[in-house]
Amino acid sequence: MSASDSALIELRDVSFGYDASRTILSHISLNFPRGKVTAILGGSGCGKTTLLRLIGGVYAATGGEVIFDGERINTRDREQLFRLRRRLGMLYQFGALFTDLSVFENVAFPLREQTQLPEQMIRDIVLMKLNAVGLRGARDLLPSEISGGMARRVALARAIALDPELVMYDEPFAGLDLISMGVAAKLIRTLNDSTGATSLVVSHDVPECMAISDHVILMATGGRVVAQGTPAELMDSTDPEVRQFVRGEPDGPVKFHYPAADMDVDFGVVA
Ligand SMILES: Nc1ncnc2c1ncn2[C@@H]1O[C@H](COP(=O)(O)OP(=O)(O)OP(=O)(O)O)[C@@H](O)[C@H]1O
Repeated sequence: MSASDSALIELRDVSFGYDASRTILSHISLNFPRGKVTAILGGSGCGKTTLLRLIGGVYAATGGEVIFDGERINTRDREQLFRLRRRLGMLYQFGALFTDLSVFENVAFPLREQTQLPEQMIRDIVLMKLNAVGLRGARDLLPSEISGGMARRVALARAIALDPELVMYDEPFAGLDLISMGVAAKLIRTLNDSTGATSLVVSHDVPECMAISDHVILMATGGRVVAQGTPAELMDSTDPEVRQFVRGEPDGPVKFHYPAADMDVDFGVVA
């Protein structure tokens, strides 16, 4: 297998807990293919963001290995972390722009922080990235002067400012209206294809992820991988847990009712 066919990120039997009393991820093995868009879907709290943190080297796996382009991530190796993070772009939940910096300066920020490029080149790169997200004309506005959907696109331009090989998106559609959601989704796909980057999208928005992903991983509470495959494979799955999630059915293996005493006990109905 050539390097270009192999996975950019590999998780080998990874387990993790923020403290010893509770396991968040349990023996997960996954591959994230190079140059593809992979969506990690799953309900709130199942450990999706945690997974991104392990890949970014923010936390160390308590068991197993996280491999980035053939290199095992060692969170104690600061030189390695610095080097790997240069190859990684991150779009955080809700974008998180610097409110006192213009759109232009927000995108320029990583370039100023992490490179020694001359001002003219920074300007060209920023305008190119803003153009890619359709906001070259909004360069002088402040975050308070643009819509939520536009802010998300600025954050996207910032995430790709350094031409990362891996872009991780944490809930890129949260809080957006349907049109902005569609725009953001299409942009993730277009940017992935035009830059040749590998993209990981963490979300619970099923239709958007199905529309733009090559590969979908479905996680459940307890950090378990329920299923993975192409969007079509997951949509056609007959597994009740997968069906419930991808079709948004209110009841199924994941119960609507929290476990409770029988109705007649609580309501005092005597047979
Ligand atoms: N820094 C932390 N310290 C301790 N526990 C944490 C920390 N971050 C997250 N958790 C817990 O870990 C579990 C998984 O959280 P995580 O944010 O990874 O889930 P998620 O699937 O991304 O959820 P959401 O979709 O709601 O963002 C949750 O129970 C959460 O409370």
